[in-house]
Amino acid sequence: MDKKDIIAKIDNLHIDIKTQAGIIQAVRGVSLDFEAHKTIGLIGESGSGKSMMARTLLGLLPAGGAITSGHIYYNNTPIETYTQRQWRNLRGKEIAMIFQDPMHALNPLMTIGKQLSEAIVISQKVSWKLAKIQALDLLKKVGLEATPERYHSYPHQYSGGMRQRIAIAMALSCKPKLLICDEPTTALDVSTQAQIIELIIKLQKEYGMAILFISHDLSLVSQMADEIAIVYAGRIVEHATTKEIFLQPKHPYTWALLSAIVHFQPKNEVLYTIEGSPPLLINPPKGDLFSYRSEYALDIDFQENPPFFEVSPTHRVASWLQDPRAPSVTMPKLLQKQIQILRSQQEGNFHE
Ligand SMILES: Nc1ncnc2c1ncn2[C@@H]1O[C@H](COP(=O)(O)OP(=O)(O)OP(=O)(O)O)[C@@H](O)[C@H]1O
Repeated sequence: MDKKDIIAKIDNLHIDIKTQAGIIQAVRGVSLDFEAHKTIGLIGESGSGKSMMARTLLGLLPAGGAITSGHIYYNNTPIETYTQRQWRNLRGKEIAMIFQDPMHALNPLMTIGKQLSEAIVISQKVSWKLAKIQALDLLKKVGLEATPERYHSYPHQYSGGMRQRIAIAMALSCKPKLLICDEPTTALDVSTQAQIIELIIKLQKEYGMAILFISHDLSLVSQMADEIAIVYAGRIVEHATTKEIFLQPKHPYTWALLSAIVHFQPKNEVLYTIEGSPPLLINPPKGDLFSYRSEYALDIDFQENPPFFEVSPTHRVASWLQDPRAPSVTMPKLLQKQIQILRSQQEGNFHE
């Protein structure tokens, strides 16, 4: 892919978590580049390792969790070469995260103005007076009134959507180069969800940060991601532009995820759901782990990990179906039909 301003990079990252039940191989060889002004949507079922990938970018692995191989780079420098102080500085100034629950980032006992100003004083080393002006400006930027009442109110005085706006303002207070969004709209109703997505798109235009947007909702992510990485059992199985994922999906797991999108399904039919559940990642077997749930599995899928096949310069897929020796297999008929419709309606309309 033709990348320009790379803010951060994950290279062949493996994360293990030691638990009483055994070692969970939560992330198993993931590589991603985060570029200024670009959004990567990270999609996968619960337990697929999305949060671990996000948290490790901030050095927030849970107890027992560790990077066992691979690297994370910021500004072309691997994090293991940063001193404690440099790493702290980087985390405080260049990377920010918003969570599903905005209270994660907010102090319930402090007024929102004070906590915003405090975050600005700490990250930018400016006076309180200047920080207050910037805090009011940030409130305006996230769509809240910049009034003394707002400034002096507490988080509990706001609705969930408003609190998420405040959490976004907190995240932006350090002017991050990389913003990690871990399902920030999952707890919100559909129209508030749409407003928050619009806000994030607007702020990215202004601030130019790279965004990693985690979700299990492919449809939602397509509204704002330039690229989508589909994760299954700790691995990326397909990674492409949003348009390629929707119009030329190649991995059977991507087919299943697309088939499960509600508005892709014909009316009056039983909604498609993916049968079975993801595997336990303690001593996982070799191969393409989605094969155990896939009607498209080949024998080799149970024996060997598929390598990445390059479908286009911006599209890679880890599936033996792409091997020249593989039998010709096509996606489900219903999905083909849906994609045809999408093509006629949407061609050129994807966020790119
Ligand atoms: N604190 C923890 N201790 C032990 N294992 C954990 C911990 N957090 C997550 N795991 C395990 O790590 C693996 C990856 O979990 P992770 O939370 O990254 O998945 P996820 O894709 O973000 O799921 P979700 O969508 O539910 O947030 C799972 O097998 C999970 O059980």
